[in-house]
Amino acid sequence: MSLQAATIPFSAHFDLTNGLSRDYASTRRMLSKMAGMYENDKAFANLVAEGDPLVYEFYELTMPEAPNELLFGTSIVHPGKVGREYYMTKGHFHTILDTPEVYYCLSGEGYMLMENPEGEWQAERFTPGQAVYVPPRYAHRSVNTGNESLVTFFVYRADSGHDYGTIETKGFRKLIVEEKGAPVVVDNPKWRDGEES
Ligand SMILES: O=P(O)(O)OC[C@H]1O[C@](O)(CO)[C@@H](O)[C@@H]1O
Ligand SMILES: [Fe+2]
Repeated sequence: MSLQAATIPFSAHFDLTNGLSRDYASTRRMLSKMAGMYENDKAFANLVAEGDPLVYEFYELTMPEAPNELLFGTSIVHPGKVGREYYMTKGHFHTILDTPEVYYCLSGEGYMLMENPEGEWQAERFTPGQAVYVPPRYAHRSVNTGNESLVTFFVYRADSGHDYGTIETKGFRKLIVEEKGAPVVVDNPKWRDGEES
């Protein structure tokens, strides 16, 4: 990709507690946009029928999708569960797989769940003040295990792109669910290797 003309300097506001910006409108993902991603399809269908809750929202700045630019913003995962599984983002690989991302937790608590195509995975804890590095090649999904919104600030190379298809087809290898009042990482019964049709 060729380099594009440089952007001009600018600044943007993001609230330290709720993550919202007075400068931009957020992109909102309702639960119905995550069909098949949660373990419990019945609990999912009931919640969608009862009002289709807002699960998460984030800011997508309009930047040149060029390797010499950075994209940044906040991601806000609201508190809640589908069955025993905590609210989470869809998660994605980057289209340019070899690109990393940094997240910094501003408020709330939860985990960044990560896995690479080789099958290595890791869940890193989010608490306010904690930064998480998502290495190149790792799909990443934010999971809110607390009672307040999980607010993170993220930065990644602007041409990285979002590959949602792989996660929509295969799922993540692991889930984070509540057991005896605490979050635990368990195998995802819906995960499939994707080799078969
Ligand atoms: O892309 P997902 O998995 O729906 O999650 C959205 C979050 O991921 C990002 O794409 C950053 O990786 C943000 O735009 C947003 O916070
Ligand atoms: Fe990303």
